[in-house]
Amino acid sequence: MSEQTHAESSTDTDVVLEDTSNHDQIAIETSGEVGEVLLELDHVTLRFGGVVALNDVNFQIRRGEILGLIGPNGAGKTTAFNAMTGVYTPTEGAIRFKGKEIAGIKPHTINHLGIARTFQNIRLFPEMSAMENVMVGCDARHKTSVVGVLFRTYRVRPSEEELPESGIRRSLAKVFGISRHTLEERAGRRRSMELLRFVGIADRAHELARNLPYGYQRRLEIARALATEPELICLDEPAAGFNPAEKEDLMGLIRRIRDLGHTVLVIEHDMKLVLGVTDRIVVLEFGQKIAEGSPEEVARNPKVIAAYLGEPDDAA
Ligand SMILES: Nc1ncnc2c1ncn2[C@@H]1O[C@H](COP(=O)(O)OP(=O)(O)OP(=O)(O)O)[C@@H](O)[C@H]1O
Repeated sequence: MSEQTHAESSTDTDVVLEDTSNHDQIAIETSGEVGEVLLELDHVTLRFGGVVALNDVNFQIRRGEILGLIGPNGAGKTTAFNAMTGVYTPTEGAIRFKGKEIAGIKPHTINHLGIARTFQNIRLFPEMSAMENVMVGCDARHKTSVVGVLFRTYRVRPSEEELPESGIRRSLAKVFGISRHTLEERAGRRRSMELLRFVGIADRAHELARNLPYGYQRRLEIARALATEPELICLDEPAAGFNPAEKEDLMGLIRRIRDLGHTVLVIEHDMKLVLGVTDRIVVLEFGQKIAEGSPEEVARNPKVIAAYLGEPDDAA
């Protein structure tokens, strides 16, 4: 879908981004130091038959940063995303996440290791509510097995806050414990609602995803990705189709996502947004890295300017 079509479909979105003051429930625990290498592409080449989509590409994503991946159409940005998230296996080279080789590993395993993504073309479960879409993400983190869910076999002693407020259920829970699945499900519900609030769409939590306005769907995708508690979240053109006010809100949201403890990688054509929100930028052209640096360095790099002069629509 073109940017124009997105824009038309988002005019009636009426999106309100709320900020919640207490993010304890959705902040993530990270194991490493801010600034250390989190993900690394090491001489990655990826060919599709005769097309070299990535040609000997090297770059690193550091923990705690917002990294922009930019380049004209066909530069290889989405292919790089797909290689990092297990959709494609590089023809040559290595991709390491927290020092572990992940090239060729299945997408759901990579997600479990701590990388989540959103898609250029929104991919939600249209017949599920917004809340349920996010709960699917939370479920991916649960420990209970299918047998445990069916028979509620694994029971745990609940904390005071987890006990039902009063009555026989409270007494029974004290004696027999509560199934871990039940506790996980309740925690998942609370967390999902908090995430919907965080991205600013809690007012329509119980509506089917397919009935949500475009701007809400885009934010719902982000909430669902965050629900898997990723250390690295990759956003593929999150501002596509947004009007200037929505883009401004999105920049705030991206910063707040980083403040929760996530590292953020963003592919985006909107240069104002990329220059305004990122700490560093990597530029690809024809599958090769042509520049890397701070937004200021990249913006005055002659190779980058030349690449974008060839693509006036994207440089806007
Ligand atoms: N599955 C595929 N099979 C064959 N060629 C592909 C495939 N995916 C991507 N390509 C080619 O690889 C090159 C890089 O494409 P890619 O989609 O990664 O670029 P991009 O920078 O994300 O572009 P855009 O900004 O338009 O989304 C292009 O020449 C594209 O046609």
